[in-house]
Amino acid sequence: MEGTAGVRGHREIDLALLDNAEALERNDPGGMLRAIASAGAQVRESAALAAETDLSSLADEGRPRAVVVAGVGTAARTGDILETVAGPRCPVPVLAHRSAGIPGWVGAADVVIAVSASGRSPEALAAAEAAGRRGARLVAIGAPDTQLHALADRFRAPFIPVPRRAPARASLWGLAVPVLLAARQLGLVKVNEADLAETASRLDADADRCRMTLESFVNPGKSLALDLAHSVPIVWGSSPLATVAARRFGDTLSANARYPAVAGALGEAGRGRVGLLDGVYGGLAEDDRDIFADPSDDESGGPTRLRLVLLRDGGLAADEEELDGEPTAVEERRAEAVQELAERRGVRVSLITAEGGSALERLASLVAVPDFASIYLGLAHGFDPMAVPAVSEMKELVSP
Ligand SMILES: O=P(O)(O)OC[C@H]1O[C@](O)(CO)[C@@H](O)[C@@H]1O
Repeated sequence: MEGTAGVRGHREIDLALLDNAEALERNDPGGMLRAIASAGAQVRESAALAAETDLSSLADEGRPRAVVVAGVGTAARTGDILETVAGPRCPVPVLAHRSAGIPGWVGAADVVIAVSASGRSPEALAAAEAAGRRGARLVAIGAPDTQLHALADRFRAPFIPVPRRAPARASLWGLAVPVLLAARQLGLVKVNEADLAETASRLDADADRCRMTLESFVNPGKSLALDLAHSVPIVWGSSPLATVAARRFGDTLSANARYPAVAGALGEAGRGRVGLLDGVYGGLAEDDRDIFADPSDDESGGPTRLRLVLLRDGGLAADEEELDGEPTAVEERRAEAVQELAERRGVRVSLITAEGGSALERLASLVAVPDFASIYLGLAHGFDPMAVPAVSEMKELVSP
């Protein structure tokens, strides 16, 4: 289809395309696959750039009353990452603020981290401006030599540069690491150099497993894309950390693959949204499924069905000592229960289990493969994963 609005793509997925590296490359002129494969390098580069930035002023006045991470889209996701990596023992509230400016209660006792990959989102700029005016401690993170950079300079606030080589959603790690390191300076997170190095290595290893030259049956990114073809994905995370990864997958499924997705916390879903499994796209759609049919037949037809993507995070032994959060055993029981419910109704499940020795590495292990899957799914439908016409049109329509 080529619509009047410049929308290109096809409803049926092109299975052959996924195993044709040249065609993949041709269909990805902006290099989204390469950009997402740089996640490990982003961690290393941003850690180095943050280390070169003088953040001492942040800690000068001691522990803040609250930390607000201000931005929109991927930039705001970094606030969710900070909140979950800081964990339930974090001594101060961490808030991801997704609209222009900052909440009315923010003042001199607080820290504002303004994040924008482009360095020019009105949301982050308004937040930096308001933080500076109200005397809050400010740190800004984003592309150098931009309006955000200038605002940080104006308020004599530290600015951590993140070179802009790709759209924000392909720069998650480059943006998240400086946020975490700013919070470390405030004594709010324990991320150390080994955690960063191991996270970067895991992202590299996952990028290698998902590389475009590797065929679908041995490529977890491509196989997850195939699992999701023509489905309505339901992405639930078993723990707070896995929920951040689930929401991130919701973001990339929308932007890269243009698939609608329901994404969130399994704990909350279990009290409401889990009812979707009984509905027209859930159990009812599966009633007439021939279990002996070739699964590849599904890729071109049949009713639209749910696909449950369950992100499971068994937690670390150290987390068990934390009495404040929900015990991992409860989260795990819930994850097993939802798999059982799906199985009883014939709803298919894709499972990803967190690995790694730190919260950050575990998060990376839940984000990397879904990131690739969202791009492969978009490519298989003939979309350029980099260019999202609706987002550009929206910007044009709202600009004064
Ligand atoms: O990080 P930035 O450049 O402020 O952009 C914020 C958001 O706006 C978008 O660019 C869409 O306009 C998203 O892709 C992005 O997450």
